[in-house]
Amino acid sequence: MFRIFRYPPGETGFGVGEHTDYGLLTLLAQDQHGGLEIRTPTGWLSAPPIPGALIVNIGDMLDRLTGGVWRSTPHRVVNNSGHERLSWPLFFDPAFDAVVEPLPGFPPRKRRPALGRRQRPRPHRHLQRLPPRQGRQGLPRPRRHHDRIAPLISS
Ligand SMILES: O=C(O)CCC(=O)C(=O)O
Ligand SMILES: [Fe+2]
Repeated sequence: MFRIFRYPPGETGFGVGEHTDYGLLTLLAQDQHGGLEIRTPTGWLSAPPIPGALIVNIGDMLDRLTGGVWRSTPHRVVNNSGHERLSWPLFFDPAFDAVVEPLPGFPPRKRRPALGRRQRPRPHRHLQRLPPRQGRQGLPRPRRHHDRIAPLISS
């Protein structure tokens, strides 16, 4: 699945909150404004744009295929550049009904602890149902990862 994301300028907070990608691999191109951050065992690391380079994110399914030897990378985006930011992720995901088990030669179970501070599994945001425009009793709906960025195309 290929998507284009637009992060408006002047946003406070995270354009995309901390998450891991669901699939096998994500190839990510980002424009010159930066904002992508990667969680490492020693803290958040910024992944500034390098002209001509793509970011490769390991997703949860590759983590699982390798028994946790290759870890899915927690990451987030904060666009405090003052400019509109564009990014172009290409997600390589298995079919939703694919059975994904560790490959021969890899540990049968995922090793713990995880890099991130996820304590319980969450459905991937692409699989979560979109919330209603307005919350119950007219309360504003809670902010979600991709609320404030507009997918320009998605195929
Ligand atoms: O916009 C970005 O740089 C990253 C987006 C992202 O992490 C995602 O869509 O999974
Ligand atoms: Fe991501």
